This record gives sequence, structure tokens and C-alpha cells, in this order.
Amino acid sequence: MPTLFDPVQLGDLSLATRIVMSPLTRTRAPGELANDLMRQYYAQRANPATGAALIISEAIQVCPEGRGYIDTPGLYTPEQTAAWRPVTDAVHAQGGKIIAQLWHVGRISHNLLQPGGAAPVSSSDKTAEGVKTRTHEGAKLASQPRPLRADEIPGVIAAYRQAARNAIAAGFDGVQVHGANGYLLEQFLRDSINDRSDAYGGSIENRARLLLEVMRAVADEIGAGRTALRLSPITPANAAPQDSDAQALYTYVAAQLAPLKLAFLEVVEGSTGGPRDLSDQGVKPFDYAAMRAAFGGPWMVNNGYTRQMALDVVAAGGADAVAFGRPFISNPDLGRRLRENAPIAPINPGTVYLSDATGYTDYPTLDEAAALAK
Ligand SMILES: C=C(C(=O)O)c1ccccc1
Repeated sequence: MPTLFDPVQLGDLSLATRIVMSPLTRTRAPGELANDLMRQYYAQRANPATGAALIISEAIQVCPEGRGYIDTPGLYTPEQTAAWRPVTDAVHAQGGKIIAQLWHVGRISHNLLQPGGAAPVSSSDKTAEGVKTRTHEGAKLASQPRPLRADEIPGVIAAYRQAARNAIAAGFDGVQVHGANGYLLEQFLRDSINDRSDAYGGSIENRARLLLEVMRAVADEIGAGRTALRLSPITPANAAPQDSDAQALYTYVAAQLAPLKLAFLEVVEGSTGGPRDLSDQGVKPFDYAAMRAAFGGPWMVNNGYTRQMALDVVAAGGADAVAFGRPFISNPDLGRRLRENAPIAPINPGTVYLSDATGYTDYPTLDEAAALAK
């Protein structure tokens, strides 16, 4: 069996190792534009020999209504598209690969962030209780959303399609659709949020419809081999209550995706950035192997993987690649540290969402830290 450090083919993406950098929102994109500080940050982590064999970008909104925080980037205008080109060029100059995570936050937003101060959109009018968003007027509780009308849904699908086209024009090697963590597509998937009575609500087939229509549109636009998806079957992130039957729902989705032959499916195991086992919260254990069997394609795992866990899951054939999030924030050369079993520097939680280089591009590599220590 291969090791974590062996090459792997994920659709059209040929990776030098199975070490992937997870999407990480960092709120360093004022005006929704990628910039030179972001170019530095991604380039620092892009060399497959020392960093990530594949970078999945921070979440990037596909339309104005898809924004839920200040200073997150977009991919829905020519200016936003052009702003990403220096970033993808810098990643490629390191021999790396990068795909764009395409995002629509749905109800995880506030009127202050919405065009014309309108209500955010979702599958229903259910508010994400207690969720805070970041506006120019400070942290605000998410606003009550309005349900998307059925005649608005083709426009949402078109926005994902156009953003995927823009991502390729910007030099990305592909895209990952964000179908996880309580955002729009998961707001349609789960019957704890979606109470629609039209073709996009009710049965599992109807609640999965929007996600599957988006995936088919993106794959049709840029090729399935450059199209990936992230799902989070049991995460409670962003006040997303559990579905009444997560196993049936997500196994159905995986089976419906199988014929598309996507580049990969990345699955967040447990609670995003939190516990992997939620049984103490009354959540039934989820059978990820059954979901993988239904999907049948390249499988990427995420959430709290240590070096040993990552080595073990790949060696056992339990995953084709492992995505690391927070460790890549504070270790730009994480790939080297994993290979050499070198110390993993911890993050400073207080600087994750600042707006400058502090806690962003100033974490040292092993060599830089050694030089500083002399
Ligand atoms: C895109 C995010 C996700 O997937 O949870 C996100 C957004 C804001 C802060 C942290 C994470």
C-alpha cells in the first residue's frame, strides 16, 4: 500500500504526495480581491517537497449574495478573477497545485453584507441561531434569511458555473465546491433546515437536487477531472442541526455523484475543527466507509489528523489523501515536518482572522527557525 508521501492521481490532478492543505478562511482580502500578501502566504506553502502537494484555497464567494464575512475573496467579477492570477502563478512557480473552493454562505450572513441590505438567502427562513458574522460594523448575529424562490435557483447554479470558469481563467488547476459546514448547499441538504415543499425540499432526492445540479454544471463547465466537492455529514458547524438520517442522505448523495467521476470527494469527519466522535452529543456514529463505497472515487479525509493518524489511514487504504488545516497555518513547511517527524508549531488562535501579515506570512519554516535560534 502507498504511504502518505507517495504520489497520487486525483482525477486530472497529479499530486507528488498525499498531503493537502485544507481550505482556510483568513479574511485578508479587503474589497473581495486577492492580493500580494495572499500571494506570499500561498507560495510559502506550495512547494510539494516541503509543503502541500495540493492547496485547496480559502472559500471564495461565487456571487454577491454568497458573502458572509468581510474581507473574504470573490470570483464573480473580471477584477476578482484577475486578482487571483499572481497567486496561482506563484503557486505554480513553486511546482505546486491549487484549486479554488467555491462558496455560497446562504444564511450565514447579515443584511449589512448583502446587496441593498437585503435578507440573506437560504432553503428556508430558519435563522442560524447564535452564529456571528463579521461585518464592517463588527460582529453581528446572522440575520433571518428568506427562502430562495424556485425561479432564482437557476441563477445560483449559473453563478457556480461562471465562478468555475473564472477559476480556470485565473490559473487554478480546478475547483472544489463547498458543500459543507452549514453553508447554502448543506442548508438545502439537511431536513433540519430545509422545509421546502417544492422540487428542492422534502425527500432526500429533492433536498440533494441543488447540490447535484451544481456539481453537474461545474463538471460540465470545466471537466469532472478538475472538479471536487467537500461534504460534512455530521458537523454541527454554523448552527446546522443534524439531518434526521445523515447516513441515508449522504450515502445517496455519494452514489449520485459516482457517475460524474469527480477528481475527489473530501469529507470532514465529525465536527469541523472539533471532536471527531459526537456520540456524547447524541449523534449516531457515521459510517464513512459506506459513503466512500457509494462514491467509488478518490477519497480525501479531513479534521484533526495527526501525523500518525494520517500515516495509518493511507497505509490502511482508508483514504487517498489527507487534508490538514490549522497545522498549515503555523507550519508553511508542514510536508517536510511530517516526512521528518519534526515538531509541528502550534497556531496563535488570536491571529487567524486578522487583516495583516501577523500570524499569516510570519510563521517560520524549520530552517528559518533554526537560523533565528543562532
Ligand atoms: C469557510 C469556512 C468554513 O468552511 O467553515 C469558514 C469561514 C469563516 C471562518 C472559519 C471557516
